[in-house]
Amino acid sequence: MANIVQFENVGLRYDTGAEVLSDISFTLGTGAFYFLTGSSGAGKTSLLKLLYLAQRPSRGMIRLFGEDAVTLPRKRLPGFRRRIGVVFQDFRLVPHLSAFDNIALPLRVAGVPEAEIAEPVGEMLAWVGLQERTHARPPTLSGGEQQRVAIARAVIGRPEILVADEPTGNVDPDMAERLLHLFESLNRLGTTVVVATHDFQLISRIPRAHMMRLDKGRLLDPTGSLRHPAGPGL
Ligand SMILES: Nc1ncnc2c1ncn2[C@@H]1O[C@H](COP(=O)(O)OP(=O)(O)OP(=O)(O)O)[C@@H](O)[C@H]1O
Repeated sequence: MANIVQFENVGLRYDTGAEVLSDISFTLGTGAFYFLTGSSGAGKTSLLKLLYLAQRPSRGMIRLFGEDAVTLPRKRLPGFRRRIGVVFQDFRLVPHLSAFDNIALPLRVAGVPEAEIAEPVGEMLAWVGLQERTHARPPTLSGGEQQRVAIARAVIGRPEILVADEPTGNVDPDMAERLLHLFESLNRLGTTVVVATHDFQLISRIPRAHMMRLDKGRLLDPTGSLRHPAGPGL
């Protein structure tokens, strides 16, 4: 299995503060499924930001899709980012666009003809159980509904990598399982999936997933080796 992501001795500091990530080295295999865990403040969101190119590291090497992502010219960033679907912790939906139009955004940005948009967006709305809310704008949706729109938007373009930061934090256990199933389906189609979560119930649902664990800005399991059964030792 080729590696789609490689981090080597990566460090990150914000402005002049202390490093929030140190000596981060790992590889992600193309088409594999990863969970990223760690207590609050351990650096999960920061690591994901490096992964989806919202942040450059202060030191170290990052390769994405076989290319050096640290020295990537600015004009190539949008092309790289389109290959990565992101579910942000705070959703980041466009407030004046309907649920439909938020989900359609990645397709429109990629230049998919308008005639080919309604069907996949409709299917995705059905998948996340939001057909009734097709025309609703984000401020009128509940937290869980917004989260589902954010997930649908992240996966609709069949990204090569899907990065999700606490993607089931606002939904009930049934919906969490359904969304995880969506990630799994996408993963089975070849997308490399990275999910940051505190939810060990969710983790136990995907036995073939690899575990990555952060503690105070350091990766405890740099190999991302297959995890042991769910339990305190995770
Ligand atoms: N933009 C920023 N500027 C300065 N410090 C930041 C910034 N973002 C995060 N930090 C700091 O970096 C550290 C790691 O934060 P991060 O959000 O990556 O952790 P996390 O594991 O995702 O936490 P949580 O589970 O609470 O979301 C924290 O000490 C945080 O205060």
